[in-house]
Amino acid sequence: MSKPVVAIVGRPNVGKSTLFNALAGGMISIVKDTPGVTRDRIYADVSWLDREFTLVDTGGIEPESKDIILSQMREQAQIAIDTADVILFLTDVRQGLVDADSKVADMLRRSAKPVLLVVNKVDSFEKYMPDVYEFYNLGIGEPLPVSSASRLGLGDMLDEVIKYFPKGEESEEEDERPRVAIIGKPNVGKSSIINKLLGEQRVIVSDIAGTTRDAIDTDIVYNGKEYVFIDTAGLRRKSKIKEELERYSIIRAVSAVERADVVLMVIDAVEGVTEQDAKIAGIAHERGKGIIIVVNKWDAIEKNDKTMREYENEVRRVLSFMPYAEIMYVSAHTGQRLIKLYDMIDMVIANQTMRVATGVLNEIMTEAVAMQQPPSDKGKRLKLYYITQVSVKPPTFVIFVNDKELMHFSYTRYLENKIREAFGFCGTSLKFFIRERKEKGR
Ligand SMILES: Nc1nc2c(ncn2[C@@H]2O[C@H](COP(=O)(O)OP(=O)(O)OP(=O)(O)O)[C@@H](O)[C@H]2O)c(=O)[nH]1
Ligand SMILES: Nc1nc2c(ncn2[C@@H]2O[C@H](COP(=O)(O)OP(=O)(O)OP(=O)(O)O)[C@@H](O)[C@H]2O)c(=O)[nH]1
Repeated sequence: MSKPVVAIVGRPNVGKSTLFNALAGGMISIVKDTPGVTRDRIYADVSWLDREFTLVDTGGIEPESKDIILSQMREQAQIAIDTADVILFLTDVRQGLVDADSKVADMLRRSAKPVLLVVNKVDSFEKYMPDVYEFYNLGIGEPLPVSSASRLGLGDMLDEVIKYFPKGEESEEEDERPRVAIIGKPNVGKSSIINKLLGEQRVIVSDIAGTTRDAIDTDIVYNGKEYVFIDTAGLRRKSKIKEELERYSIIRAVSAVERADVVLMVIDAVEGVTEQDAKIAGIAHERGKGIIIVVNKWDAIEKNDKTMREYENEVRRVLSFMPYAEIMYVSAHTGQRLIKLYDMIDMVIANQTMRVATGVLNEIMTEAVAMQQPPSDKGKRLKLYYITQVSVKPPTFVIFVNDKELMHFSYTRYLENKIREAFGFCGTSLKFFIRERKEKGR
């Protein structure tokens, strides 16, 4: 099920990072083999009561002048409007209301998105509440007082946030159409791919990075089957600041990935694969989505008989955390191999939702254990009792063992490889949970 996205918008220094950290706290998922993704804290998984959501911080750059602050806030707000399900508009009771707050509030009010007005740095309700009432003037509803630094009022705020989430049953679950997100750095050809698939120029394409407009979903029928493409190309802004553009492209990707079943991770063949590609791909990997690596602009590079192999090696090296993903070499310009994407998408979705019978899994495990002895420590050897698949999207397995501590990452990886040898599961990550059980499992 897709997770709602909650975005924090606010002027510099109102406490966005502090709020972000307070909410994300220990919940930030740390996936050690995914580079960069969790380091720069642009987004994090948060859960409150029984609801989970993805929190994004749209801000981060220190602007020099007032004009820049306002224009930058507008950009942030626009990003939030485009990508988030709920927007937290953060203000600062110590600084009080400023002009930029009102302008941004107007903009948020005109959007159809739910906005919560959060007033930060209310470290003492008694002392600051009178000042909080001033924020009613923004005309975007009741101000919610919080202190991010001392974690006051956050629970009440979160209660309000989750009220706006779709109820479990109302979500997109019933929509059977495959949802495909096209993600990647600016200018790699995301819109061009959609356009070519669509067979007509409906999205504006340009040579300048970040020129396509809002994210739009495009329905495409192929072979009598309907696919929904989630286009993340649209950075409205033409930012000159590289870091900012990268931040926004990551926020875009997060929001698109949440809504997708399968992700096309587009890489520019001319530029080659970079660390920024790894960061973006990591988002899809972390979230357990189906993934296809699409090397685009294949028409534009000079090739000999070794080129594809060299590319493959380089992609595998930089994206080493997702060896399960297939690589496709395409051209949005000539249309080369684009049609094959559909079969690949179908296959990846099938793999994401594949269930393996418990009996078969246990046969594989027994055989694997016989071939390679499980690790031991201080005279105690790991025993594996039982394995079963508990869910799909991504396929998730639980392994019951005598002692969790003995289950090395490398042994789990070994079992994963055995399962993949038997069933492929191409295009999807697999998740494993290790549980302890007292002797005599089966
Ligand atoms: N008293 C008080 N100070 C706070 C609170 N939350 C944040 N601050 C302080 O406000 C300052 C700015 O906090 P940040 O979280 O860096 O603000 P930001 O909005 O992320 O700032 P930018 O990165 O510039 O956009 C820091 O000195 C924080 O310690 C709070 O609840 N109470
Ligand atoms: N040679 C070649 N150029 C391509 C191909 N696909 C896209 N381009 C060019 O690459 C540039 C960027 O293409 P877009 O489709 O706008 O890229 P995007 O990823 O949507 O870009 P943003 O909107 O900035 O995120 C344009 O100049 C395209 O003409 C391709 O297959 N081959």
